[in-house]
Amino acid sequence: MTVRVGVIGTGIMGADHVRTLTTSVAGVRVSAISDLDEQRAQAVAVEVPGARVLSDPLALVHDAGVDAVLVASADSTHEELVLACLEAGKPVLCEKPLAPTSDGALRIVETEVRGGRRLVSVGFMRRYDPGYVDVKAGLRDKVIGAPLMLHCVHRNGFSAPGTATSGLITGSAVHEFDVVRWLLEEEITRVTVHRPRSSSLVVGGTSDPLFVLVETTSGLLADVEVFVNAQYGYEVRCELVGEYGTLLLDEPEQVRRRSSRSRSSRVSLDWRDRFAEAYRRELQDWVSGVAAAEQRGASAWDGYAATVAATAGVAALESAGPVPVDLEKRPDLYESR
Ligand SMILES: NC(=O)c1ccc[n+]([C@@H]2O[C@H](COP(=O)([O-])OP(=O)(O)OC[C@H]3O[C@@H](n4cnc5c(N)ncnc54)[C@H](O)[C@@H]3O)[C@@H](O)[C@H]2O)c1
Ligand SMILES: O[C@H]1[C@H](O)[C@@H](O)[C@H](O)[C@@H](O)[C@H]1O
Repeated sequence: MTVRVGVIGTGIMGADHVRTLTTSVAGVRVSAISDLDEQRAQAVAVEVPGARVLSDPLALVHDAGVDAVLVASADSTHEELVLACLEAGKPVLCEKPLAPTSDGALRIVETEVRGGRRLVSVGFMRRYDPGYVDVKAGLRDKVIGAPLMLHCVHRNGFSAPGTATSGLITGSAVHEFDVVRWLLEEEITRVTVHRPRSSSLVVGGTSDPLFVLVETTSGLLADVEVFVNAQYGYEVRCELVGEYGTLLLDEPEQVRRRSSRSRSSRVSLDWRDRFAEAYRRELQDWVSGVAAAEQRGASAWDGYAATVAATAGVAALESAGPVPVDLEKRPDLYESR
């Protein structure tokens, strides 16, 4: 079966996903493309034989030539588009965040539960990154014994113009919230955010970097540095500390150059560069899951839980102490991870 995918949003991420789907994923065809900026949609569509451009994203969702939908439009559009996919009974892979607010994400969960079938996947691609997968395997194999602490580093070279301080939590730290839940298989209970001295290179009153402390059900602690104007490049790292040792995820292995009495290696430009293989595996698994009528990857519940943690993180920006993360009871539909 060839899955016919409709893509909504062909900005940086959507265009990258279209390229990956058409060049590196089996069993799929991009059949329709929609973007508010029609020229942008056209520019992407000309590279994809047979892809139609539809100006109305909701028409794309209901189009008979679309079996499944990939949502890569602005965060504020995710809830409406995912709900439309559920209404149409079509599988959807929605880029993170599932919705900008906890209430919006919960509405998606409740609608999916009413339908009785898991159709929603959320683009937390780190679950497919070979490095993160190795860390999880190491933890499962008990090579470091019981986990105690997780140290995370999340750096972008530059943030998009106008990024507010809350954007560091909702746009960037939200990946770390998902990693904590997925890796440790525990829920997040509290989030605290500290604002270290801000970089003088950051304009407009945004606090950057942030230092985020995450607590989980069993008392594990994760610290997360989020620094989205680190200048030198894009870097994501983590180290899981256990009773007998640690699992350190650094930049992927690459050639280390020695010349002129110095050693050097390349730093990623951005997430597309660092996580290219994770996106490819995520998209392949999603497409294979659609063909097998199975939901794969992060679920709507995972998207909801990460959004609730991010909402607590945003509240924690204004509070001196930790902010609790209160989740609704997990519906039976999401019992298997
Ligand atoms: N998983 C990841 O690592 C990752 C990385 C980057 C971005 N993202 C997420 O992907 C999404 C897109 O991010 P981006 O960096 O490509 O942004 P972008 O601004 O480059 O692109 C967004 C596109 O969506 C279009 N759009 C906005 N509203 C629309 C609507 N109602 N219907 C159709 N098109 C609409 C815009 O015209 C634009 O072309 C965001 O939700 C972002 O958080 C995820
Ligand atoms: O939107 C991007 C994207 O989600 C990346 O994966 C993340 O590392 C960046 O910090 C964020 O700005």
